[in-house]
Amino acid sequence: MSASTPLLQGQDISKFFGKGSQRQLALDHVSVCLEAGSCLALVGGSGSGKSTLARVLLGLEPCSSGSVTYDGKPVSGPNSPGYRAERLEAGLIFQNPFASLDPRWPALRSVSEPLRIQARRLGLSAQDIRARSLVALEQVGLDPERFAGRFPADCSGGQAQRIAVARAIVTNPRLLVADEPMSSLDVSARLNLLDTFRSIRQARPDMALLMISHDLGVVQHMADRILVLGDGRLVEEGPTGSVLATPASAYTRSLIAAASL
Ligand SMILES: Nc1ncnc2c1ncn2[C@@H]1O[C@H](COP(=O)(O)OP(=O)(O)OP(=O)(O)O)[C@@H](O)[C@H]1O
Repeated sequence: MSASTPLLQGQDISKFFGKGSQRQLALDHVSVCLEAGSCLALVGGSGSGKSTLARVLLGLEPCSSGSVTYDGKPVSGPNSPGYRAERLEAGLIFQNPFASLDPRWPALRSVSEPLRIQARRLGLSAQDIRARSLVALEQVGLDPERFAGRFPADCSGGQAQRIAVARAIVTNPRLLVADEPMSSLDVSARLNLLDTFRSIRQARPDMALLMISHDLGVVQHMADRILVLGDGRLVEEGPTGSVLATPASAYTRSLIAAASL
């Protein structure tokens, strides 16, 4: 990848769901660009197309028209041979850690699973996997001695989400995608997780972060740029500070007013 090539780029993406009279436009000619080392937040009201855009960018969902490139190469659909390799490069974090973590597995097993899947390809021994997983737990602020053997049911929401973050970063991905990572947490757990994300970004300055969030307070503290979606259309896009301080559209102003920043 040359210095000027974005890590992830979507150009002129449209996406329809359904057929005939049920056909619905979920994304309408949206373009998006994510540079290595940067954090882009996708914001917008419910049903505005945030998750659909993220799924299309990850190659989890085909677009109806437009193109997506990762590292300058086309992102292919679920049936193509390149799909698996591309997905394995991204760490994914979801809204509810109790739904995304296997309740039967202690933290160390959950965190190590992505490495286990790739152990042969990466030439990792069981010892390597354990060591890297313990480091990932430490990086999210969980003492491995206390948490390695802990099951999700014995964790708070914030601790469980940090286990999910450790699992997402354990492969040292170039892209981290977080879909409403804080929305199931209370205020103090949110602040802790914000700190965790900050220290991960400092430790891994080349990693790009794509975040979907309703929460403009979180976005304000994490994102370098904001892309605002409304009804499947790109409403505005720009540096976080300027979009929040001087929003160009009434739609963005209403999102900010609702968030009472
Ligand atoms: N698999 C699907 N089949 C049909 N319609 C869908 C599908 N997925 C999403 N949609 C529709 O596409 C539009 C965008 O949905 P999407 O989930 O991307 O919005 P969102 O901004 O992520 O919403 P939320 O914040 O509520 O999660 C919505 O009208 C939704 O109903």
